[in-house]
Amino acid sequence: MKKIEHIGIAVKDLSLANEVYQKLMGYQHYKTEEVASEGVTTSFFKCGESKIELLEGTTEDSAITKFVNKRGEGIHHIAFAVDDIRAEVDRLVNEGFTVLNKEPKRGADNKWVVFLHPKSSHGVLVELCQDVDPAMIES
Ligand SMILES: CC[C@H](C(=O)O)C(=O)SCCNC(=O)CCNC(=O)[C@H](O)C(C)(C)COP(=O)(O)OP(=O)(O)OC[C@H]1O[C@@H](n2cnc3c(N)ncnc32)[C@H](O)[C@@H]1OP(=O)(O)O
Ligand SMILES: [Co+2]
Repeated sequence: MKKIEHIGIAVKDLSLANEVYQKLMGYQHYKTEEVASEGVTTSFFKCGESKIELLEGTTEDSAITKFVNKRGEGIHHIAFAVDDIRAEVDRLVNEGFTVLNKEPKRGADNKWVVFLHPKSSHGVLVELCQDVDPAMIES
């Protein structure tokens, strides 16, 4: 794992949370982005080499909506940056971790992402992120 790529925080109201986190961080988020496939809208604050990712669920069956309804707002996941997400998936499967999506899927902020089941990591939902090759990003 190269670094903590971001900490995901589930919130009920993204614009309200953006205002509070702007006060907390002392600067504005640098982007908001909807990830329809996940039923979320995200906003990102830089923090050193990592980020804070705020997430609001946009659909009833979104993982974020379910999380907030069941557990309230709060830290939702830890994302790690990796160089080779497929190699990491193979390594973690061999180590006995439960991978929720072996095929990387597109996440926010130009990433390929994979999630591990929280039961594999003592109750913490882990996300792996690999940068999408800039040449592959639609202009
Ligand atoms: C990809 C876009 C963006 C990005 O960074 O680019 C994102 O980060 S999107 C983030 C939202 N998407 C996901 O989280 C996808 C992966 N998550 C899932 O597949 C589910 O949320 C899953 C499988 C973790 C849980 O779903 P399930 O339907 O099983 O919900 P339950 O409430 O029944 O949970 C089962 C069990 O897991 C515990 N749980 C659930 N969520 C979390 C969590 N975030 N952290 C820790 N533990 C979690 C839950 O409490 C249940 O435990 P139990 O002991 O049985 O009560
Ligand atoms: Co995330």
